[in-house]
Amino acid sequence: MTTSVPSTPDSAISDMSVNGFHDGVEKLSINGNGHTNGNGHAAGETQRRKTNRKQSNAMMPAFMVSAPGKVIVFGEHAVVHGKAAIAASISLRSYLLVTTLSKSRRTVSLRFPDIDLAHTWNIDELPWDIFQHPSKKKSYYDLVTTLDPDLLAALQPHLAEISPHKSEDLRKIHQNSARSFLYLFCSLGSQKFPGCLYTLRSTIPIGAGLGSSASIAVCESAALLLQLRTLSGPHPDQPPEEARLQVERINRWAFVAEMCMHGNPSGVDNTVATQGKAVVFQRTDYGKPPSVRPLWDFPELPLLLVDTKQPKSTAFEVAKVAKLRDTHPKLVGSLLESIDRVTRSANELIDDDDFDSEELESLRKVGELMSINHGLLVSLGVSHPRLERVRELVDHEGLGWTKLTGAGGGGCSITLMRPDVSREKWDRLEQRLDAEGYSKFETILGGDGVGVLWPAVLKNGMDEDEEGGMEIDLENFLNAPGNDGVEKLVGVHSGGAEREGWKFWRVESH
Ligand SMILES: Nc1ncnc2c1ncn2[C@@H]1O[C@H](COP(=O)(O)OP(=O)(O)OP(=O)(O)O)[C@@H](O)[C@H]1O
Ligand SMILES: C[C@@](O)(CCO)CC(=O)[O-]
Repeated sequence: MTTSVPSTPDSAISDMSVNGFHDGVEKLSINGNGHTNGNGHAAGETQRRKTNRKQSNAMMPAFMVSAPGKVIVFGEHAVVHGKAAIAASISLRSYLLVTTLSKSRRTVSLRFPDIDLAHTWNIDELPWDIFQHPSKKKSYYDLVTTLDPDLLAALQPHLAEISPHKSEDLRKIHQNSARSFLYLFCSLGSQKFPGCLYTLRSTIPIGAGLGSSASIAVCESAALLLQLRTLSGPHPDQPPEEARLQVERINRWAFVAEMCMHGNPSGVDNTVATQGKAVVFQRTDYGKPPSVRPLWDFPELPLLLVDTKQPKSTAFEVAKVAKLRDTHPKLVGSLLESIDRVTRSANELIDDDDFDSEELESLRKVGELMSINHGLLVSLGVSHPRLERVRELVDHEGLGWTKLTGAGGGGCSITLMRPDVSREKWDRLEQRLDAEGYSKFETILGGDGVGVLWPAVLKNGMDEDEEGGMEIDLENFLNAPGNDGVEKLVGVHSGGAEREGWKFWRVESH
């Protein structure tokens, strides 16, 4: 099964309206080699008869999108205030299964079991009149850099009805997730949108500083733009320029979802989750797109990622730094300036031809910059005793260099590991961390960004049909046991290699 996402040449969709399915575009369908066929329909039908798969909708098979989490290696918080940050994607990911319902079912549902959220809205009751008003209407290619208070207010009654019997804290989390989704759904969709079910599972710990919310924002944005047929690709022979444009659109709308979640995000998290790999990111003017410089040759740094299991809120930590800056503008301004210098020094160091990620002296220099960055974040008030404890344990044994990553206030730390430390010492650290309720992750930095599995069919080496593929069944997806179960069932990687079926926009030109 080699089917992939239908491609619509960019020129053909550039004047398409997002609000409502475009007649011509709705006829697109999929043929065997992943390309849209001119008359669309006939080849799609033939393909379906041949594979004899059950289709949830004549035009739209169930499909899946996935996006990674991230670590910020340098520059968190300062990046909110216009400074540079270096961030890299990690191998933990979110997976969103999109199932189109039969024509008679006019509902849109979220099933987010990781946070125990299940909610259904009637599509016809959503506030289309406000979202579709000419003064509010947005196109899929627009750059939206602020949220519209009228649109947020129009969503409020549809959020108020969510999870009435859950605790107040959990309801807030549910409402936050639902607000992000509905804002995108109502901005990009229309009353004509087909009934759909969005089922999400993520292997990224929530609220741990690893960009869980951004990865979901990217999945939602990509899913909706794909449903609108406004994305061409991903397909293997797509020119990098075209792929870049698609990725940019996904990222723009993911940023809108992040704004719903956080209030004042810099956009670094959603950018890495969309693009993958590693980037130097800077947003000096919030009215314009950020500057994003990919670091294609980002070194494989030996990092230990530790989760304090201390919940935190990014919105809260970001607001705390803003308040400190208002109170002490000069002092905090110079701390942010210093973080910027640390980030730029790290960038120069890593870019240098002499940098060797297997050599102690190179690692020491990066490590020292990480320690300085952490110290500055402590001064900004965003560390936490549980984070300081990790640093203390690592420093005491001389194991490496530690900093918090992401928003802080809990969440995760990263330690650049010295290569000359004995196994016994690492074992001792692991036992200590274990005993004190920390968990550690092993992750590879710099993997793929947003990916698509279209249709949701995979070769898993189990339960395969005569075509050698298996449709991802909703119940199997929901019931896959833990992170390992999700990875085994749908993961973009199987045994380290990229899994056949998943496709990624390739933006590199070299
Ligand atoms: N698996 C998930 N299912 C549903 N919603 C989720 C999931 N993961 C994250 N979220 C949403 O994202 C919110 C967490 O966002 P938050 O920014 O506080 O943490 P983070 O993105 O993990 O960390 P950081 O922004 O510091 O990298 C949750 O409260 C929830 O609304
Ligand atoms: C704390 C912060 O800099 C990183 C969160 O991962 C916030 C942001 O950039 O939006």
